[in-house]
Amino acid sequence: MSDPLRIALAGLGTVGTGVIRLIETNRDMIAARAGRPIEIVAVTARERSKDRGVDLSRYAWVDDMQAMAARADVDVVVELVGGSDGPALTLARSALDAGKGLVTANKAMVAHHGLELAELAAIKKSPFAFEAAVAGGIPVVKGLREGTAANALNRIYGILNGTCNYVLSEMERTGADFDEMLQAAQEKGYAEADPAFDIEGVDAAHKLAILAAIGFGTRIDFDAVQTEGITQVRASDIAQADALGYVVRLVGIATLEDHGEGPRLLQRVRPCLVPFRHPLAAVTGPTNAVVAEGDFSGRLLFQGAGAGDKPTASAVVADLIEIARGQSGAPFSVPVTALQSCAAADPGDRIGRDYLRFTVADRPGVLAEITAAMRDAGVSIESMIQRSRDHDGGEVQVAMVTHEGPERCVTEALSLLEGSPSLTAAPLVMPILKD
Ligand SMILES: NC(=O)C1=CN([C@@H]2O[C@H](COP(=O)(O)OP(=O)(O)OC[C@H]3O[C@@H](n4cnc5c(N)ncnc54)[C@H](O)[C@@H]3O)[C@@H](O)[C@H]2O)C=CC1
Ligand SMILES: N[C@@H](CC=O)C(=O)O
Ligand code: NA
Repeated sequence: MSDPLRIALAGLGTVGTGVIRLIETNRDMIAARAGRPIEIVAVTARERSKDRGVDLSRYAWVDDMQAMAARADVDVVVELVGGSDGPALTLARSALDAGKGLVTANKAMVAHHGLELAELAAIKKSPFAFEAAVAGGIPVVKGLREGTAANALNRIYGILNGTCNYVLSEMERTGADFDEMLQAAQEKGYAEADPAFDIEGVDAAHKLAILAAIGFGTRIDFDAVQTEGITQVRASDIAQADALGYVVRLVGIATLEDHGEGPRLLQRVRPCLVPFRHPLAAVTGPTNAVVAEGDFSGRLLFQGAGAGDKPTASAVVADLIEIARGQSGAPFSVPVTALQSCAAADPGDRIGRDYLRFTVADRPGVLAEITAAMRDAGVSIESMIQRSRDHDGGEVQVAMVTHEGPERCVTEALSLLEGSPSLTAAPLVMPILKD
């Protein structure tokens, strides 16, 4: 058997310890499939003495994380520290600079600096891989880069954050409140170090920006992702959605359209109403699912565990096996220098249906005021629910679903209502996912 692929592991948290367990558990099988052993040479984390339930005695402990990149006995640095900048980015740059391969699960870093790192990797002819960064254990980076390579894709969308999906689907299943479910997701190791990245939609936006680049061959443009999280979603929205035939899911959607002015890219992460019959409605817990629509492949659904130690380690080690085989190609579907810049689409052009929830003062004339704003903005209402059991302290909740129309009309209706004393809280708008 050939020489081992020698790796240095930075970060020994949920994913890092998962990688150690996987490499130790499936050692012989991995070596057989990779054509050579994969050996951990050196490890680093913040605290050396912490009990992680894994035996680190066989590996060199490195106090200075940045020193890993300079080690002559290392072929690939595996960055599992996290954070878009800071020590993770410094390590990634210096590893590639030193001619090492780089494997990372760090979607924040790839979304912000993936192009720079890919350019450096190309110059150095070093492998750079990040399967674990998008949808954890689901091989969707590989799936889009290779499996759909012959297709023009025009829409990629899905459930990209395990924490939010766990919170929403558990609220739906148990009726428990948001904070309780978020804490459970944190305890299970799904959440980011700062869970605000999860619940505010930023983590899903990182992943969407990466997927769009791979699927469409466009430059990663994280700043163009319009992002809204799930913090405004109430248990009563979930109940109302259910009564109307929908579940609530945080969905990232990227579309590439050309209406004669050149291609326009729309990237959005928002809580959406998903019809019961749609495959994404059945996706619960920390599961992720990505739908890609190809002109020849048709609709493809990639589904599986999007977070957690084992599935994420599975994706990290898959990248290492590919590198050990010498098969790790460009990280995108085209060389990084061939990725196209693409202008952002106007979200107002979106034609669709929306769920709108208003929290209003319980007094005569309020409903008329809302429906007048809808009428004046050209929004047609399909159905409406006023929840009397939410009647509380002189407030009532009104939910409506619109007929299909341009999104700019809904935006206009909300701007007509802005500042109205009848509204006691900011309205919530959730698009209804199209089949
Ligand atoms: N937890 C999950 O399910 C998934 C996580 N990821 C990504 O994987 C990466 C790691 O995530 P987790 O393992 O969950 O994080 P974690 O917080 O459990 O572990 C981070 C590790 O990095 C170490 N570390 C942090 N700052 C350091 C520093 N300055 N110097 C040395 N060591 C430092 C910590 O000591 C810890 O061992 C992140 O980029 C995350 O976004 C990706 C997919 C799924
Ligand atoms: N915090 C992330 C972890 C995986 O990427 C999530 O909840 O999906
Ligand atoms: Na993946």
